[in-house]
Amino acid sequence: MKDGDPQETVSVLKDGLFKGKGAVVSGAGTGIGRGIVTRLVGLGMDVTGLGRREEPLAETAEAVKEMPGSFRYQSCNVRDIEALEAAIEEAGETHGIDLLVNNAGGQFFAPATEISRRGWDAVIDLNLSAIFTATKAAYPYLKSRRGAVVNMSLSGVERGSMGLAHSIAARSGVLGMTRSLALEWAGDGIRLNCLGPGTVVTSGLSDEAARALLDGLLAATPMHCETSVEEVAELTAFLASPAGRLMTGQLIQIDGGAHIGAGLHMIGAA
Ligand SMILES: CCC/C=C/C(=O)SCCNC(=O)CCNC(=O)[C@H](O)C(C)(C)COP(=O)([O-])OP(=O)([O-])OC[C@H]1O[C@@H](n2cnc3c(N)ncnc32)[C@H](O)[C@@H]1OP(=O)([O-])[O-]
Ligand SMILES: NC(=O)C1=CN([C@@H]2O[C@H](COP(=O)(O)OP(=O)(O)OC[C@H]3O[C@@H](n4cnc5c(N)ncnc54)[C@H](OP(=O)(O)O)[C@@H]3O)[C@@H](O)[C@H]2O)C=CC1
Repeated sequence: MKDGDPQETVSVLKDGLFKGKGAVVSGAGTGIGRGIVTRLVGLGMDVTGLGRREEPLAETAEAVKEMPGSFRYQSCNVRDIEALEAAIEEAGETHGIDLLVNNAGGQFFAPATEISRRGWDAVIDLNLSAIFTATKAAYPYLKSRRGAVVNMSLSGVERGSMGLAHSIAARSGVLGMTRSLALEWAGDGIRLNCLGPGTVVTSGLSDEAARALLDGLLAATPMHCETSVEEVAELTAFLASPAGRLMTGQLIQIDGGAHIGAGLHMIGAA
């Protein structure tokens, strides 16, 4: 997004859409998570943000304080099962859960031969098991509101990506879980989808060392463009809106065609 207010440029949803609705967003202090919170609160939602560090969460709170909805936050390591369950329950009791966005995640880039079992377990825990815990804990609240779940995945998750064996395995697991729960909970009116952003230049991918990597990712993207935080946020909000009523069990890739291109790889072939 180069011109004007980036959110303004991609905003298609109507003001006040989520008045009286509630959401939980993990990884809410930075990058994509902060962008999602900003859009949801802008549309009138009451949102609880989770993340380990309080400072970025407080910055998100500052950024949205004049907006129509509300934002509260809680420091929570999503890999701590009891803390995560308690945080979801507190949010559910405070404002209800019409939308759960499992966005917290991350990994390191390494060839499989350099991933130790502990490294593998850490990435699976953060990017798969924590999502199961959050989603299961949110179930009663989602059920009472006929709510939606959006799980942040990666572009190309179905084709594989060199340097990301652990993360792709976790996110493929999330896709399988998403489709299974979409079946199990369809009768409750709960919808679950995965979003696969392409390259989003957030703090995780913005330093000098990441520049060469970024150039390679953009070259491998048929539309040769980054995905903006605002585009991911608008699509997330759409999936929670009445217009997304029949959308469930899907992986929606918002990536300038990256998933049909040469592949987004974080290391070269051996
Ligand atoms: C297309 C776009 C792609 C996506 C972009 C983004 O996601 S942007 C967002 C990007 N931002 C982020 O992703 C940031 C968030 N990422 C993280 O916090 C970590 O990567 C984490 C998920 C592993 C955290 O787990 P934790 O706190 O439990 O970590 P820990 O320190 O305790 O280590 C556990 C094990 O992992 C091992 N290990 C670690 N690094 C490497 C390495 N480079 N190489 C090999 N191994 C590595 C470490 O050695 C240890 O194993 P050991 O030696 O005991 O056998
Ligand atoms: N940027 C990109 O190009 C792409 C990103 N994604 C995915 O989108 C999601 C957001 O990424 P992005 O905004 O770019 O990256 P960031 O690194 O900015 O965001 C990750 C967020 O997750 C939080 N987080 C990480 N670990 C934990 C934990 N154990 N408990 C609670 N919160 C945690 C972090 O907060 P804190 O450290 O304070 O806990 C941070 O706010 C991730 O799942 C990422 O893999 C997908 C495709 C492309």
